[in-house]
Amino acid sequence: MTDLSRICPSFPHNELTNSILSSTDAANLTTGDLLTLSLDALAKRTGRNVVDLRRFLDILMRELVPATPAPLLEVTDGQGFISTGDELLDKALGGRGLATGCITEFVGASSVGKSHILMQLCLSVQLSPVHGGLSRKAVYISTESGLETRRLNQLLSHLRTKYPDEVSNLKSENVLCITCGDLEVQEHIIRYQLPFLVRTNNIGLIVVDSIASHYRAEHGDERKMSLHYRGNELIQCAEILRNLAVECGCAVAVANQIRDQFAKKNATVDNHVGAATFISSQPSQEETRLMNPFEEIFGEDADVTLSAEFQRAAESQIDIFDLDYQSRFFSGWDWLAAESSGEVNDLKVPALGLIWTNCVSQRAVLKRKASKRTLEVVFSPYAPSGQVLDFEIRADGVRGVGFV
Ligand SMILES: Nc1ncnc2c1ncn2[C@@H]1O[C@H](COP(=O)(O)OP(=O)(O)OP(=O)(O)O)[C@@H](O)[C@H]1O
Repeated sequence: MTDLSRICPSFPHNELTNSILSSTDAANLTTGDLLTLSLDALAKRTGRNVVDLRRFLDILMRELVPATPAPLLEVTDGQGFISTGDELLDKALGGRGLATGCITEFVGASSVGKSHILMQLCLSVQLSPVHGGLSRKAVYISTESGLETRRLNQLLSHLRTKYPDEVSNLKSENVLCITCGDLEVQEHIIRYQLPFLVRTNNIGLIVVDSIASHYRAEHGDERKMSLHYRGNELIQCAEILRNLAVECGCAVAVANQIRDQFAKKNATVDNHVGAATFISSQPSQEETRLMNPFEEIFGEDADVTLSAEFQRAAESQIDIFDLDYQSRFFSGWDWLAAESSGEVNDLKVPALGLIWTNCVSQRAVLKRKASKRTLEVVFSPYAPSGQVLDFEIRADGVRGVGFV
C-alpha cells in the first residue's frame, strides 16, 4: 500500500500484515480505502477472507488511533451547559452537564434510563443559569410511544419543590413534544418543522428519543443493511441538528437504543462465510429460557425482547459482524479479544454506523446489570473518557451514586 508507510510509519510488519499488504497493493487500495470500504468490498477487491482482513484492520486501527487521548477542550466563556440536576452526572459529562452547540448521544439497551435522563434535561433547561439551566424551552421528538407526561410531571413536581423560586419558569408546556410515526415523518419534522420551532420558540434543548428506531424498523429486516443508503438520510438529519445547535446555541441530546444481536453462549458463532458470520441455529424454547441471564442486560422486558429478537436473528441468519464494524470499533468493542476469550455471546452495537458516530460530539453509554446501572462517557470534548458512574433511577430523577 503506497501511502501506509507515510501515514503510519510504525505499522508492524509480520506474516499476516505483509501478506495482506501485498494483496491490498495489488488491488491498488489506499489506507483511506481500507478504513472506509466495507469488509465485503475489501474481501472482493483483495480476494482475502474477512477474518484475516478484520485482524489486519484491527492492527491498523490500533496504530492509527493514538494511545493517549486527545486533550480536553477548554471551556470558553461562550460555551453553554445544561446541568442534569445531579452533581455526579454533571461531573461524568465534564463538570457542568450537557454541552450546547453539539450532539450528545446516550446509547443503551431498553429500560436502561435514557429517556429518564432526557426528560430530566428537558426540565433542567428551563431553570435559570444560576441553577444550571438556560431559561429556555425544550423540544422532545419522540419516535416511539410519545412523551411520558406522567413521568415528566413527576420529575417536574420534584424540581418545583427543590427550586421554589423557579416555579413560574418550570412548566410541562415548555417541553414541546412531537411524535413521529415513521421515518418519513421523522425526517420531514427534523428537516422542516424543527428549524422553525427552534428559531421561534427560545429552544435550548432538542431531544430525539430515539434516533434509530425508525431506521431499524424500516431497514432492519434486510439481511444486509446498506450503510450507504442510511448514511445519506442520517447525515442530512445530523447536519440539521448540528447546525441548529450551533446557530441557536442549544444542546442536542439523542437516545440511541443499541442494536442487540445475539449469539448463543459458548461460541455458537461458528461459520464465517464471506463477510457474514451466522448464528448457527434457532434456539429451542428451553435454550431461550436458559439464556435469560440476558435479563441482566435487558431488564424486565428480557423475555419478550430476547426471544423475539433471537428468533428473528436466527431465522434470517443476520450478519452480526458485517454491520457497523467501525462503529463497534469506536464504541470500544474489541472483536479479537472477545473472539479469543470465547465471549462472542453478547453482541451489542449501536444501531447506526460510523457515519452517525462522526456526527456525534459526545457519546455516553448506559448499561444495566441486574439492578445496577452505569454510565460511561466514551468520547467527549469536555469529559475524560473511561470514567464509569454508577447511577440510580429515582422518581425525582437520575442520581449518580459514585464513580466505580
Ligand atoms: N416514574 C418513574 N419513576 C421511576 N422509575 C421509572 C419511572 N418510569 C419509568 N421508570 C423506570 O425507569 C427505567 C428506565 O426507563 P427509560 O424509559 O428511561 O429507559 P430507556 O433507556 O429510555 O428505554 P427505551 O429505550 O426502551 O425507551 C425503567 O426501568 C422504568 O421502569
